[in-house]
Amino acid sequence: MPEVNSPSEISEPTRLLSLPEPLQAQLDEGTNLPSMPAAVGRVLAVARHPDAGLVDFARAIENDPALTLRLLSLANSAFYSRHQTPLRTCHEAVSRIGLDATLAAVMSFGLSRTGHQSRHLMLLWQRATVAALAARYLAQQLCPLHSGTLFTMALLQDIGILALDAMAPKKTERLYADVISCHSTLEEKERVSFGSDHAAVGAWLAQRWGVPGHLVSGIQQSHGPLTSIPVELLCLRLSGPIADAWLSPSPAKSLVNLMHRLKLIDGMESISVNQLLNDIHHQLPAMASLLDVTAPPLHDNEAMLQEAQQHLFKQTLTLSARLDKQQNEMEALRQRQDDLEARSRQDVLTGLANRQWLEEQLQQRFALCQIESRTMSIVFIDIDHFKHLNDEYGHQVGDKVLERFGAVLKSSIREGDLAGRYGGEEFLIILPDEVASDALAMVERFLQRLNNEAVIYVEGKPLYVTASVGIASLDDGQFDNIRELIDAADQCMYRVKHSGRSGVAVYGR
Ligand SMILES: Nc1nc2c(ncn2[C@@H]2O[C@H](COP(=O)(O)OP(=O)(O)OP(=O)(O)O)[C@@H](O)[C@H]2O)c(=O)[nH]1
Repeated sequence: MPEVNSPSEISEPTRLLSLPEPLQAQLDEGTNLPSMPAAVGRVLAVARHPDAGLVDFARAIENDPALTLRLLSLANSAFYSRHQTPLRTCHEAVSRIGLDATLAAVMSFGLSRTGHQSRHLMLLWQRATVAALAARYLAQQLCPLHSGTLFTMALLQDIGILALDAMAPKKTERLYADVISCHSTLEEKERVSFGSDHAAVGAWLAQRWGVPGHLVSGIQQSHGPLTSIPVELLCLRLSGPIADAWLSPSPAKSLVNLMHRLKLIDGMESISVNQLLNDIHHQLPAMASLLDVTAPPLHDNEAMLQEAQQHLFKQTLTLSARLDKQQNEMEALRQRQDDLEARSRQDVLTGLANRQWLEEQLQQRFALCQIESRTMSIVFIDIDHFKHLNDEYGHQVGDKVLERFGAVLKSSIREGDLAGRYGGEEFLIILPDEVASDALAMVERFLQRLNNEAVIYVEGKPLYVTASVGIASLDDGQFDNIRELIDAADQCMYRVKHSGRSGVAVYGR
């Protein structure tokens, strides 16, 4: 015997549902609320009974000949009958359809009699019909035991709109003007307008009608996020957006969005959109006619899917072009950032390290030497008689001399050493892991070059400069910080200045 399958994940509400005041009061007062015909009420009463069986259902339906006829039509429709022989009795019809789907059919017969006066109510019923078929298809693939229940839940998911519409027709006219394309934002608008949304109102209404608890709960949870939820709820929550895509004015485009969404959902990989659409396509006319719903449009699924694939392809192309552009922009930005950083470390005139960077690097090196018991030397260089040079040739020539001096200095050090301009005509070199004698050798080579090479030519005449140099090495003294080390090298440099310039002195010697 078919059973009313209640997915355990969609648990029943344990208490009587209530809505925020004054919405609750308004709905309580409302005489226009959609109601169920007496025969449907009787069927619901049977459904509420835990031991209700096929015979009880059939008996309740048989009391209403119109209901019986429609149920028989449904049971004999292509949707249910396939190749089976035509049925004649209500009992047989209930048996074929299953208790849950019988309940759905009976309720929707009752509800659809409340009329399709407005366009949005007609759209609403079309949405419900497509959604019910979609939920049933998804459930058949993913959780077949619950396909009947999910069909019913999907069919009834928007009944709250009927109640809100009946309660405040003027207010809802604009709100529900396009119930299909704006469905995802509908709840927020409803909460602003009524203090609650149609899922909550629908569950409240269903409970008032005496609809079985698991269906009430399904209506209550029918709208919401699609991730990290049980598969039964996923089938239900996906059914609405699928119906929206089907009924949208540009179904192919909406389908692309849907395909994107499906791809992101765990468990949906096995669902063929093509087969889903075909299933809806085949069942829709009969189901719409049985539920007394204005037939929703049918689509050429193949063409629609092809168009959707083209949209998808175009979107992917645009997306990857946008991504390329973004990557190029990021690269340019990174390059600019690197340039800016490098520039912030550089002396503008010579391109060597500036004083701040020199001191930062010296500090780091000094700390490393302390931790790892390593050594280093620094070299302090001051160009001789630079004021005189400036006075004789002018500042521009002075600048040119500084620039060229820096270039000669840079080409005189090893990789790993760091040369910088410490101030005016003063330069400093950091020589990691080198003792004073290594530094001395380097300085002597450098001073030799200054002796041999003109630093610049002024009006064709070579201009030579000399420099006074001081060297300090960590090995040669007790230095507590870099200041003391620099001062030591500076003092040596001054010793040279005082003893006639153009030469080098080493700290501690
Ligand atoms: N052209 C130019 N001159 C600079 C720059 N920075 C500092 N100076 C000049 O360098 C000169 C340094 O003069 P002093 O400190 O007296 O030293 P000096 O003339 O080299 O004499 P000694 O160091 O004793 O050999 C000053 O005249 C500064 O104006 C610069 O960026 N460009």
